[in-house]
Amino acid sequence: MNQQPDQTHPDDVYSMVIVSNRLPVDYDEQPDGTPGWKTSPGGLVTALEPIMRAADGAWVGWAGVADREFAPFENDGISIVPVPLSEDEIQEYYEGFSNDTLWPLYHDVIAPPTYHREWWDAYVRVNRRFAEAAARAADEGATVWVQDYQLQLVPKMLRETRPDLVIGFFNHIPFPAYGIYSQLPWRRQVIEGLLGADVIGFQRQADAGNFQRAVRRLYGYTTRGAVVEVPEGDDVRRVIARHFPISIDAEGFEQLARRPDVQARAKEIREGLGNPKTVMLGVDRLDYTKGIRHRLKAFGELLRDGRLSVSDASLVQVASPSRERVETYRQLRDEIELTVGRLNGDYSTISHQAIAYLHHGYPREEMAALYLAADVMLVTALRDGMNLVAKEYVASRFDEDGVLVLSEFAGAADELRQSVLVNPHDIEGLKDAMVAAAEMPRKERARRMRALRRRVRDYDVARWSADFLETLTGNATIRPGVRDDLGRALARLAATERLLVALDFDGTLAPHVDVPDDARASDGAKRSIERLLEAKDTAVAYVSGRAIDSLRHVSDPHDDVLLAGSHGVELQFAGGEGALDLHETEIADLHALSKILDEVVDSAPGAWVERKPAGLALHTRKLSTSAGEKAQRAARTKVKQELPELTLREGKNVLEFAVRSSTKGDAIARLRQHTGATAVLYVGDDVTDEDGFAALEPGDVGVKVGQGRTFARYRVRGTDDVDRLLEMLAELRAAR
Ligand SMILES: O=P(O)(O)OC[C@H]1O[C@H](O[C@H]2O[C@H](CO)[C@@H](O)[C@H](O)[C@H]2O)[C@H](O)[C@@H](O)[C@@H]1O
Ligand SMILES: O=c1ccn([C@@H]2O[C@H](COP(=O)(O)OP(=O)(O)O)[C@@H](O)[C@H]2O)c(=O)[nH]1
Repeated sequence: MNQQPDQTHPDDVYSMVIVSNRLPVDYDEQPDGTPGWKTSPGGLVTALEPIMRAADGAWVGWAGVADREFAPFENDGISIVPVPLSEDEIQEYYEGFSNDTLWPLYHDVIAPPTYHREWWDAYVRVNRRFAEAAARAADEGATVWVQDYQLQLVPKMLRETRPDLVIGFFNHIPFPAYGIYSQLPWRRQVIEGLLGADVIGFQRQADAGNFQRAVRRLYGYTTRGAVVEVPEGDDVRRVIARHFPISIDAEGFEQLARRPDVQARAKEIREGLGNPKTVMLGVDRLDYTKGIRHRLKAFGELLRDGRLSVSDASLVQVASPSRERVETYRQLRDEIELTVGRLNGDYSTISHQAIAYLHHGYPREEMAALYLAADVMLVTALRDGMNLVAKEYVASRFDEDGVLVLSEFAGAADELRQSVLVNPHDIEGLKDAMVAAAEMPRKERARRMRALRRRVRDYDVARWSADFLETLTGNATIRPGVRDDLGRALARLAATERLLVALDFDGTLAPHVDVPDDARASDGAKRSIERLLEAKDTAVAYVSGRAIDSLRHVSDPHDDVLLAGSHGVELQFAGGEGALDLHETEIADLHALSKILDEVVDSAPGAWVERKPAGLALHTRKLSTSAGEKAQRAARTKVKQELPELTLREGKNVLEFAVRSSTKGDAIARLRQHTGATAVLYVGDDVTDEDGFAALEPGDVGVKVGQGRTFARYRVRGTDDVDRLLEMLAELRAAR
């Protein structure tokens, strides 16, 4: 406990601000009135703490007590900016709307949500206070990362007052299917609040899908892959909504578990339990989403049926106190404590207790010791955003022992596939899984644990935040070369049955040049592409915004390369010319468009028009920023007035109007279908390549070349690195 926090200046501003309902520390006054701070409960704080300690940012949040104002201060290397809440606000915004309306609703109505208009009013009011506090703490152009369901309105509020900010949002709990979400009387306002962010992160792919469906149903906005197109005046703002599964400081947990004192404590715990053959463990906040009742029921029946006996098996259940003034939580506590009392009364002996029930919150050291002491970890949540306990158990087991029984309804189940997966509603299935886990042979335990540990180590919390923030800001420094994680992704791709390698041309295979006709791919890249084409079941495609003739001219493609020009309007699959028959109305529109753009170019020296089979592109690369913007504005307005049906696409210093529309995403879909690819690599550098990344599916790999916002999973710095990447893939594919 930190007793005397160092004060910081209230006017300090930061380039990175985290906003969450809870601060990493709660105010904790001693009975004698001594002020102090203690670690806050829950996985959100566990995950964000190591990131904030490494970053020079501020953490804006509530200090966990009513009616107290605290000046900003420094705690354990983190700048803390407390936001006050009154007693009424805690009841209406936190216990009410957050934890008695949104929490049950978003967890698939396991408990009935309560809807009160006064709670909603308090939610709006408190969200505004958080938004104001974040705006005060944020420097010009800063990144503000808003956390969780308690603060869904903050992104929009921030965008309205501080359009200079880059705004991210991460939802730590599930996002429900529309049939459930639509119950919420304020369903439109919440979606609108979230869409104020640039990137909205979810735990699971299914959560992001549910959110996108809600956006389409309630607002009718277009979504392409991970991108939601939000209309703003004449423009469209692209919001990325995608999954970023949260994780833990895996290395830190392993180090903790390796400490001799922690191992000694683990031994002591087992001894204290009478050294049973099998120690089973559950660690949860006392919450109805965690499936504690189902776990106790299964354990009790196993004892009743004699499939387990108290001398052989003990269950340790940590149920840390949570939201104790909310009625559903009070009832749950009563029920659980009644059940534990009954089971212990029925089955415990003088020397062996059936269930060791602990209604406390423990520090990390004790958690690690408990994990080491447990042969079987029981995570039986009925719904859970992620469940970090499951990942912590795996990270602690450096001895490659222990079995994780994991509910398929916890977010962690998407990643931890080698656990024993269970449906906790199926009590018979759960009982069988618990017995199988207790009896699993050592070899099988080690095999599963090794695979689980690889996943948790590879995708730790640093990687989670880096992925999110790189997507959000695109500012992360990109190291030259091909990073290890991308190397591993290429190895996975190379092992697929039918591979499609789809590549953008300008800025990806060929460096950008002033004269478009001069763009050329390097000899190295061409050699790798030839090697790829020689490999069995491997197709290569160039996917470009250029007209297909121009693409053919600059890329001088091998006969077997598939071509997609004009963003996929023109396709050439089997050698020869790509043909495109325009309808009469399309030809007429093209003439009218040509007239408008020629006029714009006449009054903007340095601009030029590129002619494409189904459209025209206005290039302004050689103009100053303001002259370029002016020319683009003029073109946009005139075309909108006279040819409102045309599609518009924006690239770097280029505005492209088309009479027939296609995106690089459509091109990828056609190419995938044509080649029957079982996995796709797509590499691109421009904003139009985002449509290509959006069309990727699980198992595919997207690589963004250079800086800029993206929802490609990987990045490389420039075309040299693309050459290296292709060389590696060609080698791997040939060796297959
Ligand atoms: O702040 P409380 O009301 O005391 O609740 C504690 C936290 O519980 C929730 O945690 C979630 O975040 C975890 C990390 O992403 C995730 O693993 C878990 O599945 C979620 O339930 C809640 O979302 C947080 O806001 C709370 O602080
Ligand atoms: O006595 C306890 C119980 C839990 N935890 C921590 O609380 C977090 C729980 O996160 P999880 O994602 O599993 O669930 P949440 O409580 O956030 O819903 C984990 O980091 C646990 O190690 C803890 O430190 N002490």
